[in-house]
Amino acid sequence: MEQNTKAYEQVRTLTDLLNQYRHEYYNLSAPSVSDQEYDRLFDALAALEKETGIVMSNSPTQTVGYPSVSELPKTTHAIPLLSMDKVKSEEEMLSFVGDKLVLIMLKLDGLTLKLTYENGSLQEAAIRGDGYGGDIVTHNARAIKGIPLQIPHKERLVVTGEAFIRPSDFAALKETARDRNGKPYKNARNLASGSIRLLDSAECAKRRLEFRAFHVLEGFDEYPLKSDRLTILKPLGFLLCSYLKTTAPLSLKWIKVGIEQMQKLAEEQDLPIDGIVFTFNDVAYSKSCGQTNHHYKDGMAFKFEDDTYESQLQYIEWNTSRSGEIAPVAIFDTVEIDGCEVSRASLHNLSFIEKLELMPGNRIKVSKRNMIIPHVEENLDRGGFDMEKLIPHTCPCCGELTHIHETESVVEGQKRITKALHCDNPRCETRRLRQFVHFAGEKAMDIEGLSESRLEKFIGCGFLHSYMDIYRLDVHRDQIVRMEGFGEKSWQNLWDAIQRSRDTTFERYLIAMDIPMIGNNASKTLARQFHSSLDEFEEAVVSGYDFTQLPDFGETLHQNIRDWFQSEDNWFVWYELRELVRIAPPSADGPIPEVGNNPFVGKTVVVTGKVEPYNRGEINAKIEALGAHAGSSVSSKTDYLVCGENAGSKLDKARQLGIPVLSPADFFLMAAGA
Ligand SMILES: NC(=O)c1ccc[n+]([C@@H]2O[C@H](COP(=O)([O-])OP(=O)(O)OC[C@H]3O[C@@H](n4cnc5c(N)ncnc54)[C@H](O)[C@@H]3O)[C@@H](O)[C@H]2O)c1
Ligand SMILES: [Zn+2]
Repeated sequence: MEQNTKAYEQVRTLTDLLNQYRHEYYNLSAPSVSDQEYDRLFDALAALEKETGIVMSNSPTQTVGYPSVSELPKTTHAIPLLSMDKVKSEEEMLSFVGDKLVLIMLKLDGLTLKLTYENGSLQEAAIRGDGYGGDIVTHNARAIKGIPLQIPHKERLVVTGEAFIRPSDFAALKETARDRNGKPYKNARNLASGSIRLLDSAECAKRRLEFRAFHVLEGFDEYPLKSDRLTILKPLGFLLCSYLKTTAPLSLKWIKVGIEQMQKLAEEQDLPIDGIVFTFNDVAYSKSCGQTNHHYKDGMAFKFEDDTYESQLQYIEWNTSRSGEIAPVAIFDTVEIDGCEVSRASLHNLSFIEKLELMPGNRIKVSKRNMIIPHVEENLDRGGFDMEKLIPHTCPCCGELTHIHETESVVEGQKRITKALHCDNPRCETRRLRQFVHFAGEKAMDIEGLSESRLEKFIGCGFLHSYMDIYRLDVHRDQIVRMEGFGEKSWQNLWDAIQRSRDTTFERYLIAMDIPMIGNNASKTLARQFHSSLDEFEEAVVSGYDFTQLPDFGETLHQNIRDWFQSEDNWFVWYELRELVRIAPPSADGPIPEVGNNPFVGKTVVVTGKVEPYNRGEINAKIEALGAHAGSSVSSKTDYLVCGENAGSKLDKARQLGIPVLSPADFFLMAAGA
């Protein structure tokens, strides 16, 4: 009995929650959770209903959409407009399709509209609503592209299709359009659904809605195939939802190909989709399939696999970096993603954590972005966030008080403040150790054998206070030789390596100075501009040179250089160290641009991921050899992104900015002038 009450409670709670989400989604066009999260809860409820046998009458598994609460007049749907069942794998789709002939259609991500024509003119445009009735929006029909008001066909005709907003239009509209809570719309579907209900059709026209027909609900009974009924709509003035028509039974391979092709088409044609629909082409057979309260059984939606995994946040690890920023890392229950065990993910900064309202114990959704970097996508237990309780108030390393730093940046024309936790103590041991590790590292002074553990020991013994002390380590020779793990020979090797590092390059010297964001590429650009001369570079800094004129240098990089040289300590190191090193003259035999017939001349090309068989340095050298500039980060100045295996966040950025993305194969073909 008690068991039953509990099950009943569970079913009811989940039903109520999903109904609240449906109201937000269908009526307010302002959902508070993602579609994936909604689908996950929906599946959980369906499973629970099956297991317990308890189904509420208002369950989302039994009803469609949500009853409308708008002021618009309502209509009823004589033939119910139901939802669609969904699968997430091609195998499941194959078992649904069997040996039947189907239409493979875009699943446009907008909302269903039903258009009724009598005597050749549009009588009514209505929204699906709860499947049995919905809002009448005929007043907005002329504001929607693709809806003919008059058609050369006198008999009654009822057409269903999707009203939607294109991704590119959404990108432009989201800047100004606001939902009823005054917030920007989260996606194109919500904007479409909010816009179509507007009372003022002039306002609606500004929202660039478009209609594409996917089904003839009444009329053209003489045609036995859905595809024929659709084709006949074209000369009547309708735009059609794109589809492929199969002529033979599908194999698993062709199901995959079909899905891929349709996905590609949607991308190329700038159409918003949230899946691909497979529907039996034969109308009589479709009717014989029957229906549930929720969907007709003649069609099935393939929804793109949601590759996030649920886990639970155990705690946040805080790591002091050499810049003093204390970087948060999520430690969560291990999940297996693509055969790898994952239990930690960077949380980037305090703003990221704040946005997710993350607290230890919360259930979270984790993904591997671009298949490689673990990422916390979603917090399933929001509501208990408390920044004060969450962050360490003292540096985990030196114990000094921590501070929250706020930096301002401009993203897509909007000011954004990012909060990060910092240890401001310049003597913080971890910060110092990380700085020394960077200084001795391969890309900087490249001192072989000066490992992190050795540096830790030397700092601990008080041998190293500044970088210059490395070049005076022989003062402590006797002590070092007697240290555990050392001897005459290993000391000598280390000392030789230290001496060798004094012959260095402009680029290495600059990287060693650790000016934020000055790495391989930026230092190369500076070397080229200032002829590998520290004097020339220094002169530029002093005389207020504008670094943003250099390729791939933005305002931040410019400011970083300026800020770095503001510090007296930094100037001191800059001068002192110069006395100890010899900078190689600029190499005259740099790569000779194979300029000629390739489209990259004078362009900025950025690489992300691995481009076999080259490492990053080699592929950048290739780019430079083409007469192009090898950029390190994607910005509006980037002309191409070459995307190798295991691409990183640069790919997202490039897509956001609409920068052409090339596969390594494309890149080499174009470079060859093909
Ligand atoms: N985030 C939230 O809070 C929230 C709440 C409710 C629903 N949702 C989302 O909405 C989904 C349920 O919505 P639904 O019931 O409208 O189902 P659906 O969107 O999953 O599928 C049915 C709809 O697909 C559309 N469609 C597009 N192209 C089509 C084509 N070629 N043929 C047939 N239909 C086509 C039609 O409008 C049809 O009504 C959920 O799975 C979830 O993703 C989200
Ligand atoms: Zn510290």
